Amino acid sequence: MGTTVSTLTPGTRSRKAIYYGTFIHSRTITNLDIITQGAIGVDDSGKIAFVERNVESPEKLFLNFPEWVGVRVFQTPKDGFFFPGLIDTHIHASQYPNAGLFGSTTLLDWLTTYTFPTESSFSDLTFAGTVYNRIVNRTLSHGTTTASYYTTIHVPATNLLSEICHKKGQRAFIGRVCMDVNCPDYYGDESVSMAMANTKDTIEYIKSIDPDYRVVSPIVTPRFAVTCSGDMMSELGKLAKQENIPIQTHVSENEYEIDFVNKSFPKSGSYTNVYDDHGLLTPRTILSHAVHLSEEELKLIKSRRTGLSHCPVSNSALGSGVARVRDWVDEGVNVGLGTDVSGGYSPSILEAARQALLVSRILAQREGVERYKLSIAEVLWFATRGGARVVGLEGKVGGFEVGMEWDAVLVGLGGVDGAGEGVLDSEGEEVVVGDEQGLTIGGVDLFGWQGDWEDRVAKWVYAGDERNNLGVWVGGRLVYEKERQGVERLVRRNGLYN
Ligand SMILES: Nc1nc2[nH]cnc2c(=O)[nH]1
Ligand SMILES: [Zn+2]
Repeated sequence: MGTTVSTLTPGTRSRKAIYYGTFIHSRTITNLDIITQGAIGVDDSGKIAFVERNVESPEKLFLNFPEWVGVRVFQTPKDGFFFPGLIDTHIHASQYPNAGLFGSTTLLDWLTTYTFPTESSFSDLTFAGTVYNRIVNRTLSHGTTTASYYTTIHVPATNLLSEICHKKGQRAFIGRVCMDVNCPDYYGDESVSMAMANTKDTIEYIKSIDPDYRVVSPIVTPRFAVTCSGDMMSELGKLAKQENIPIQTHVSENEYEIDFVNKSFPKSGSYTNVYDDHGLLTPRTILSHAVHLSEEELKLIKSRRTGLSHCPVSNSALGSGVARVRDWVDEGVNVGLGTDVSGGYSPSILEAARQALLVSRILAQREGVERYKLSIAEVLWFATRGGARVVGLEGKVGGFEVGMEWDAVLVGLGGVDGAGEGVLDSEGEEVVVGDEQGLTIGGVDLFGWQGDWEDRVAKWVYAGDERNNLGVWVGGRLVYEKERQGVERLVRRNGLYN
């Protein structure tokens, strides 16, 4: 194993660096903190050592931090900003080949038509290596610095994804999917004991490559109550407790699914109670979708301090419905965003944030309830700090504070491709429009027409994509660059401090 892992250019350099310029992150769920002329020092271990405001220039900073003289300085382009790395609280790495394929199906026939056949092909390790390398590269390019992945039932392929995330430096929770009843004959766990043994193998493998779970961690993954026996769910709950590791599963996504679960577990009384009855509803559990929760279920989730993963792209694509996220927030439940590839067609958390806004507006209109509308600040909170809470990394990632890891995206809001270029002057002659930073050639294009940062952030959320991402860091390690050496060029052009 290991031959299929391609390494990125960066990675081995010291993580110690100074980041200078504009920083935007969530201060509270309704408030973005916009720091212009900021400076953040990151130490050798990749953690934030200081956050300074109103720093006129890196030279001025060095007056107060003389021991940092000589450290590399990454400076934002004039229309760029650093944003905390995005957190995908729910994604099926194994479903990447199916992104965009759902036809007119809904959840249950989508699973049997598209999903189970694709997942079953991960018995082929070469195929698994190709898909898993691509999904990790792709999500990194979209700025996903932490992902909670579902794989398949296969141990070697699951271990390979762990290895790929570890080598490429993406923070990841890796869950071997457990499913032992109501499965197709060609794909599923043969017995509870096999499911447990195989799951334990993947946990041991992750321990062998990352004993402290610094980058990759196992996550116990009963697929959903439709394909899990009560015995298996109970055993998995015990295992999560014993190993002190998190749990992820799906809940209340689709009305037929809910009906099936209620008939299979009549004594539990609700879908959420099924998980509670089997020891799976914990503060370290991520429940995805939750589109049709009752008030009682929401209260139970709150009382167990379980997190919810909102997957609006998937919920629209599979026709599952519109989740009542405002009610979750008002109840005080932690909320993150999930792409749910390939129920969701896009591997981008920015797209999930955008669709969270849009479906909330549809819900508000449909129900005549203004407060259902989410704000840009709220969805960006879900994508960062909220997601961090849901995956159990609160205080470690999701914002820019001393002691937190430098997980960040450098977003550029210049022209992102050739489409904004080819500017003609009044005589019809082509003129060159570039900016002095060299990285965001093309001038204002979509993004620059309004002046303040609030407007620019709005434009980024509604019209941005991975082409805006110039560089991505995890724990101070550069894990993605838009152009090879592009970010290094940014250092040389601006920092005379190497
Ligand atoms: N969206 C989604 N829901 C599920 N419920 C059970 N399995 C799945 C899955 O793979 N995707
Ligand atoms: Zn899912």
